[in-house]
Amino acid sequence: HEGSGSRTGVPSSYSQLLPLTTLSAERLATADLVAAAKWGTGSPIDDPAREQVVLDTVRKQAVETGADPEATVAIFRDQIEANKLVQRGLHALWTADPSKAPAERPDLTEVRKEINRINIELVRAIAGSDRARATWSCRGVLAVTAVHVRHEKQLDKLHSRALVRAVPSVCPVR
Ligand SMILES: C=C(O[C@@H]1C=C(C(=O)O)C=C[C@H]1O)C(=O)O
Repeated sequence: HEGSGSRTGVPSSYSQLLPLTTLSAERLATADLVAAAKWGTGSPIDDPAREQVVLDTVRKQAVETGADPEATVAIFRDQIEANKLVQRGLHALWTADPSKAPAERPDLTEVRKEINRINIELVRAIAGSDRARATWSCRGVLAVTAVHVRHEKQLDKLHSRALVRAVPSVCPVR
């Protein structure tokens, strides 16, 4: 793809939204590690205290980065729901077929550090997509980026469904 608008130097909506969708898929890939970290430990998939820390942190980062704080928090609520959708899907799969369950248990603290790194990148991508998100074509362009990322990352059904769940707040309802 031409990226930042070859002749005009103005970034296209596509090039503004693609990083957001790509980072959303990368954040969803961490759900596999979180699910494995919690599997067999009794730790619940839902951790409201951790979610509040994530939302408070990204709100602060949004203000620092020049992203719309309300939009940022709304987008992260979706990102969190999508992450839990993957975790629930995997736990259901592993319950039904324990031979598919992970043999290793990642350290949740380490996984959360990786999530924190992706979160700040996502806040930057939100700050950089102001114009594309305000455009009438936002939903259509966003859908095209999702198709691209699904193919590029060879996402399975569960992660493709979760990617759709991760991004609806990117385009404001009007
Ligand atoms: C990813 C986790 O699982 C859930 C999803 C979260 C997220 O997407 O940031 C946060 C807390 C949990 O409700 C986690 O516990 O870290």
